[in-house]
Amino acid sequence: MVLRCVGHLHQLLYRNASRIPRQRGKAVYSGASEVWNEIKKKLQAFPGGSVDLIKKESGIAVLTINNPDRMNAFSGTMMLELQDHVTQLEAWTNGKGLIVTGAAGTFCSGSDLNAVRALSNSEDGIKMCMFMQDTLTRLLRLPLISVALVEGRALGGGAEVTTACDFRLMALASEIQFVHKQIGLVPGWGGAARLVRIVGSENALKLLSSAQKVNASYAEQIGLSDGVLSPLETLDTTLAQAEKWLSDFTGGPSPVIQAVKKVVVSGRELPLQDALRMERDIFGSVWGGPANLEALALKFKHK
Ligand SMILES: CC[C@@H](C(=O)O)C(=O)SCCNC(=O)CCNC(=O)[C@H](O)C(C)(C)COP(=O)(O)OP(=O)(O)OC[C@H]1O[C@@H](n2cnc3c(N)ncnc32)[C@H](O)[C@@H]1OP(=O)(O)O
Repeated sequence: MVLRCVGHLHQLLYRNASRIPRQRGKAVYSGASEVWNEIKKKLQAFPGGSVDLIKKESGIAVLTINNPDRMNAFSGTMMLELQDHVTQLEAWTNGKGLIVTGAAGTFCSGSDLNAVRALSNSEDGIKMCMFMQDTLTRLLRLPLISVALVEGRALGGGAEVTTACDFRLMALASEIQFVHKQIGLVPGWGGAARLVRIVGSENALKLLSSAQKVNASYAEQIGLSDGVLSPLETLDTTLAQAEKWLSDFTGGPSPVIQAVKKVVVSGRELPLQDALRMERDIFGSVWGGPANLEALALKFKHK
């Protein structure tokens, strides 16, 4: 029964789905809008917390998962806010980078368990799962170089959110933990598929089957984390350190940085011929552009 339900719902939601991300990195899931509206109505019934977005002149945005009374667990309305912010960021032409963080010194403890208990029938659970899977897929495909700034704990769906960023930076005492098995679940927000691509299937299997706490040094060892932040070493806050780390990759005009991310997304997600075609199209969007012509005029030397 459940599998038939999943299949039917999946078919409904994605029947015309184009697997090829559009240039703006947005999954094209046409059709089934009435199903999406139904899911949104259900999530609306679970209020609490917020997801806050600040877009800076520098082209760096900061997205904060903000529900500290619940260890930044995602309420239903927070899931809706996350999707709205992702839609906004897909259209941010001046954007270059994104930092995803949690409020009050911790990252996120997954779904709000009060909502989980209320959505415990299979169809509602699948609908919430598909909503977050689609939102996090679009988050990872944003034409922005993204980094999850992990402080405190990132558990369950919170651990899955970290995998929906290009990179992860972890504070010294922070932990990422895929706790799903301990509550009789597996990842449902796309975290397993992305984890395999980040750390390989063997390490992914170990993390999911053991539900072990992954500290900053082990995460760096297996490639889950790209650096450890310690505010003790500098006067900078962890956010300032993350912005400084990200600045190594976001120097230059936003159209060029966005093109860089798009060609990598295509290379990662598309079959070779489609990726080559997409790369050609993206190359064409920057060839002869202001940044290209200016560099040629300056006779730029790569010292
Ligand atoms: C696809 C995955 C997705 C899903 O299936 O929908 C999920 O993510 S399922 C949820 C997975 N997450 C968890 O199971 C985490 C549960 N929480 C904990 O293990 C602990 O709270 C903690 C995160 C390890 C922190 O422990 P501690 O430091 O001891 O603090 P408290 O436990 O007292 O938490 C403070 C406060 O926050 C509430 N809280 C914490 N996590 C959640 C949550 N996920 N949903 C709802 N509420 C949460 C906790 O109940 C406390 O509130 P009060 O009880 O009112 O004091």
